[in-house]
Amino acid sequence: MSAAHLPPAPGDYDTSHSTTVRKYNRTYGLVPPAVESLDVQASRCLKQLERRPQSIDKYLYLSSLRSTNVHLFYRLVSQHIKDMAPLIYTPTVGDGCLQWSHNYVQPEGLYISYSDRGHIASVLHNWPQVNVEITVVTDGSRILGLGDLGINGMGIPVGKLSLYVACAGIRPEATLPLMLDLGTGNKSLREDPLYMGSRREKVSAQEEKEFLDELMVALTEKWPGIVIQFEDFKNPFPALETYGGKYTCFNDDIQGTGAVVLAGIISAVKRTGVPVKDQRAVFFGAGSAGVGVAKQIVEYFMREGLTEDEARRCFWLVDTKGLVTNDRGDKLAEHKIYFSRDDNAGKQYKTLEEVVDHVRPTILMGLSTIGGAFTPDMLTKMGQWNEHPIIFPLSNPSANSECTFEDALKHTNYKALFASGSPFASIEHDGKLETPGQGNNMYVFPGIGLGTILSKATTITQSMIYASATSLSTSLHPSEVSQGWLYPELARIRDVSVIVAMGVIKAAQEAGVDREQSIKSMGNEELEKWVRSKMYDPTTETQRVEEEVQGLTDPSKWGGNRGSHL
Ligand SMILES: NC(=O)C1=CN([C@@H]2O[C@H](COP(=O)(O)OP(=O)(O)OC[C@H]3O[C@@H](n4cnc5c(N)ncnc54)[C@H](OP(=O)(O)O)[C@@H]3O)[C@@H](O)[C@H]2O)C=CC1
Ligand SMILES: CC(=O)C(=O)O
Ligand SMILES: [Mg+2]
Repeated sequence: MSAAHLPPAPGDYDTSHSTTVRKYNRTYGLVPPAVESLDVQASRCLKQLERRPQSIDKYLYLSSLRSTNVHLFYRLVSQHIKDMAPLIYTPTVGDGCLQWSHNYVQPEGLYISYSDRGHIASVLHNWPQVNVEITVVTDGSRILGLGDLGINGMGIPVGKLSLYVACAGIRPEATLPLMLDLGTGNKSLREDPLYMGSRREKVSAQEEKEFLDELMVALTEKWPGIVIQFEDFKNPFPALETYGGKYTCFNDDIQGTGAVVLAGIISAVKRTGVPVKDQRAVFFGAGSAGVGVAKQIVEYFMREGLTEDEARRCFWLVDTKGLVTNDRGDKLAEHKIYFSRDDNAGKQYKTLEEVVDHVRPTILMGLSTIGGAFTPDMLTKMGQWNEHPIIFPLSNPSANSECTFEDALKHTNYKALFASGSPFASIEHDGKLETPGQGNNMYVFPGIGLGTILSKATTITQSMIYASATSLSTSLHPSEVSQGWLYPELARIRDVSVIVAMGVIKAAQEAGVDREQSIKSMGNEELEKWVRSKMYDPTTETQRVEEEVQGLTDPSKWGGNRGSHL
């Protein structure tokens, strides 16, 4: 709701507002006269979506709705999250990014270019919102499994923050989608006349580091306590190392993905009945997500009784050169060294197929960006070797998934415990509906952000990330567990985010990084009520604004008729 002296804000054009509110907001006459129920508004939006057969057109319609009628957008998304998430997030956001500069209509976030260095603070001052609590920042250099998309990657911060609002009740105006325009290694983009970023080669790692140093200071000076989520950087390890213990920040691809996959693995490992010491995990992909996930699972295996060395040795990581080994002959990137094998007796395994045959894994994890990499032959063997093979093709968007749900089931005789990064449809088999899990960090990052904001944590500790995973793994209803699900029903995501946020808050308190004194002594029930009371709820927003305006326009409360403009 805008103050009386300000021009109307996007939320003010909501047709659910009463005449009184419209007059107060000065939108009276600017929107059609009918005062509409939330259901009528939603049914119009659903009809508009139905009329658009292509997902990308639905994505564009929803983007424009978010810009012009923000609360209606979030009502629609929250109430239909299962249908809307694939449109505003993966897989459709992948096309949204690929076509970003071609489809551009309206500003949806903040762009800061390399040429702005030295003046980053003044660019931040142009952001129209005063109280920003969270930002998702990317340089666009590894967008999903689609490679370097430069500033076209803006769809990712926009999409992730939309999920923060819809799934965890962060207020829309407290979110900042942030794109760092640091050049792109993508030549075809640089040559595209419609590309809207700087047409320069990507800056060097050192130049990017200096830029990020300035950005981190500027962000926290302008919005003290802001939560900073790093997303889809090609090599995000140095930034996490540098800023992790110093700022309230985390890396979603390393830590958020690690947590969400750990939650699924905890449930899956229990289902297999195979003790953790006998688990053998082949990871296709040894990048930020691969290594991040493997490290989280190492911590779980250690909590289950293995030594660190025993836990580490349960993992075989595969990259473009094959199995990561000490004697492969290339200089290993720093982040791969921890998992590098020394038990290969001088033999190098060049392909995933060779590694799978060599290891005979219980777990096959895909974080490689390579669609279809889990071949029918590999899946068949996984089914032969294991009573319940764990198969997680996690690369996004859908076309980059290492296998489909149908293939994983079909080739393992319907025994696979499955989760993918992007959604797949359920499949009917033998009169039973088989439902795939979605191992996507969207199940944890909203709760990590909410818990961090509410506890006013100064940093995001490893224990907070781990707590997000264990909280998620305990959030399944008994009916979901009995159906063999690894993740809870997406429609319950707001409740799940509350559970995750509470776990994060308690871990922050245990680590002593929290600053919110008023909740320190709260028990579970009281804390849950408090967390819920802090969440933005688009379905009660109309009523909240109504009451606020009533309060402002009621002369007995205010002492004047300031709200009436007619
Ligand atoms: N489900 C989820 O929630 C998430 C999914 N992801 C997905 O995971 C994927 C990877 O992300 P991320 O780890 O950040 O990306 P990175 O670029 O950091 O890592 C990709 C890894 O895959 C390897 N790789 C790429 N191509 C091949 C190939 N042809 N053969 C063998 N290995 C290959 C790379 O090898 P090399 O090191 O030699 O270059 C690298 O180790 C993306 O598709 C992303 O969408 C990411 C985060 C969350
Ligand atoms: C989901 C996500 O963060 C990714 O694919 O990069
Ligand atoms: Mg990501």
